[in-house]
Amino acid sequence: MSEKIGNLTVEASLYEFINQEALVDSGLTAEQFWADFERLIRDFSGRNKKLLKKREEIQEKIDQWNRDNQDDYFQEAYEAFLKEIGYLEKEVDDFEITTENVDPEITAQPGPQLVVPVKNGRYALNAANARWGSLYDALYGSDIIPEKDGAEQGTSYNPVRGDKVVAYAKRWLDEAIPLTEGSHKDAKQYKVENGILYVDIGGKSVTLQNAKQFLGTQGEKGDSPAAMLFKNHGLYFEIQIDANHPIGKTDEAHVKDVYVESAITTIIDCEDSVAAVDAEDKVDVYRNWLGLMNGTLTKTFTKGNQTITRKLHPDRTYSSPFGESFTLPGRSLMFNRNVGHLMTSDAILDENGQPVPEGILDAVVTSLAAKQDVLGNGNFQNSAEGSIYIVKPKMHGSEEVAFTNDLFDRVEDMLGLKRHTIKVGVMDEERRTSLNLKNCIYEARERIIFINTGFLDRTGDEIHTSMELGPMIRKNEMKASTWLQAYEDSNVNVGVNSGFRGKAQIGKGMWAMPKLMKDMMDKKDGQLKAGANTAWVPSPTAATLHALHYHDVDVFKVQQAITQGEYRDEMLELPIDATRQWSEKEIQQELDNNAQGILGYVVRWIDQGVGSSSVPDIDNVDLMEDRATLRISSQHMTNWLHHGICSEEQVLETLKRMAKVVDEQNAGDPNYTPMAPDYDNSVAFQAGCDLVFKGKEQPNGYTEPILHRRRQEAKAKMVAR
Ligand SMILES: CC(=O)SCCNC(=O)CCNC(=O)[C@H](O)C(C)(C)COP(=O)(O)OP(=O)(O)OC[C@H]1O[C@@H](n2cnc3c(N)ncnc32)[C@H](O)[C@@H]1OP(=O)(O)O
Ligand SMILES: O=CC(=O)O
Ligand SMILES: [Mg+2]
Repeated sequence: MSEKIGNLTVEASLYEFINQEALVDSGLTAEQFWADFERLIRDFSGRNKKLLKKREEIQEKIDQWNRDNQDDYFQEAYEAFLKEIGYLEKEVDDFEITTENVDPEITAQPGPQLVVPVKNGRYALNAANARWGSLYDALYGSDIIPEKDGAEQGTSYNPVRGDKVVAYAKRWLDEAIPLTEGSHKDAKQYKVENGILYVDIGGKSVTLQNAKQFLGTQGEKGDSPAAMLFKNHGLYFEIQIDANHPIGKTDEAHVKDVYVESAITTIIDCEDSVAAVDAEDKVDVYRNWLGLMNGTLTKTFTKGNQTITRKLHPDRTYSSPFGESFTLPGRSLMFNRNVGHLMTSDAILDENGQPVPEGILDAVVTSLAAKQDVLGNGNFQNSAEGSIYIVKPKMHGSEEVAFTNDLFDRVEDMLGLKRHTIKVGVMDEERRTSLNLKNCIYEARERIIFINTGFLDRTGDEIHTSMELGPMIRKNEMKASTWLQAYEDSNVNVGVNSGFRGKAQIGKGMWAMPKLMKDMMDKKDGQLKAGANTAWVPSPTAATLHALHYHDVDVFKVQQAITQGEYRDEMLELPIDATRQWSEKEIQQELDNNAQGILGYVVRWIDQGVGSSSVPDIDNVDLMEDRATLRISSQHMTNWLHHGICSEEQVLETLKRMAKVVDEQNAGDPNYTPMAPDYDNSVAFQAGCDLVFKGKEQPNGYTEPILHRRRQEAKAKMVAR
């Protein structure tokens, strides 16, 4: 059902949502809103289309040049060609960003950035509340404490494991808030006298080496505060005391937990972790986002034998050492990741009956919802600075960033928002953006609040861009390749030299192995040592653990030491190995791994509308899969097929065999429909095949067009049944 509004045709569900929910108390009338929206669509759709056409033309030229130069490739000639076709832009003069009204979570608090699919309201609420997390729980429930020697997790509380958790946390306290003498592990009592924190370590009363790190308490003062608040490297944490708590009871100082600021910012994702293919889905997405912005979102669910109603946490209240009351945010600062410029949505048809660019729809509706926060209409405040944070993914080059900037200007005018209320986070995840990053930042210099190396999409684009030139190295070798390291370094370098330090985030990519937390603790601090002041994590537990890295590394100091660098030549080194002879076994392993990842992800996307999944790889390691990882796996298979490393029959046989493996992995899911043996009738299996066999034709190797088409087909089939 749709409504004719002016010259637009709007799906009724979206029309009703906007009029009856999003516009309420927004200061805008429905009449004006729809009339302005129609004009905006008219003014911006054509430019959006032209930018997509330019992507296509550029890729065609690169494909042709690569075919012509396959046997005689020289980087100098390649670079000259890229300049000639405008792929490499003429660099702008030095400048610094001037973004204003940015919250301290971005400017002053280096810390983890959590990402969550907006369509999953239960997870989204959890993410917003993941500003604070229990260190004891995160350690107990992860693989950081090895499950051996009696320290297994088991089904009920294991005190052997518990002791190891407590020991770990207290070692950490010794690093973050060292005592003048002794260790937190020897603490018998924490007490506050005359505004000073004293720790009794067994007959001796000691204090903090840096007394200023102690900021206040919760509960009663004196000998029995319920919590003590500390700060290190801009991040807060509490030592919580409770003599009646099962853990506190067993601790000499009655410490029940160490509660740490964790997900400082969170990306509420409308893009790659979400399956939203029609008006119904888009309304689900927008309704959850509105509920986060006005504070009304709640979700009730059963977990174990408990019924839980989840809602947003309030702020946290403390008394300073001198008795003044103050609060700290209880929720993560939320950004919204809109979709990119590629797709269209038939939730609205324009005056010519054409679906409108989905990125334009997202920009308008997510900003309208966030205006509730700007107006202070909600139960809580997201941005204390009155800003709206939108992350824009998958832009190619500075012209596309300029388009986003102009679009946001126009959305501000339409919604009655002050200029540059809408901030932008630019995903540096397409090759044309990485290579022209300085120009991209320049185009958004008055509203930019982050650049982030989305290395997963970036890897997919690397493969697709050079598809014609030769066979790519194996997927797992990509991370060590020259281009990738240069891209990561260049991103930090350009960010620092454009004045990001203390003003905006230089972010790094996702830890995509949600169960391997020990490994994350060993490695993910590398992103901070390389100059990032935030980096992505897939879950609240990962946020709490990764937060410890920021206590360890003084990121602003690292950024201060960064000078000018030149990375273009290395970034242009291609991950192709035309001379490499992979063994039959290696080839099959690579295909198996990619096919398993593709089908394991796609089957839930197509059949159940789940946009982000944990899927085991062939070594049985759970991997976070989303559309970006799908882009890599499918483009890699396409590339090897295209260069004859494997045959079509081998790929099909692999996909069929892996479909059975994925079916078995999902055997416990009552909502699951197996792909085997009726492969022809499985829309999900056909989608997997399309992604590989039609991978060369997909715009920039994106998976969205096939996923959307096939999901719509699967939905129609379900309705027909
Ligand atoms: C390339 C890119 O664009 S990366 C960015 C896009 N990717 C993402 O956003 C991935 C985000 N992460 C996720 O979606 C999930 O963590 C997955 C799919 C990887 C794993 O999900 P699951 O298998 O359901 O996780 P698991 O069973 O271990 O844990 C579920 C619990 O953790 C919570 N959880 C897991 N991930 C998140 C998250 N990102 N945010 C908030 N809570 C989360 C759930 O709320 C749930 O707790 P609850 O029962 O109290 O509600
Ligand atoms: O969006 C993130 C990525 O890695 O791609
Ligand atoms: Mg991405």
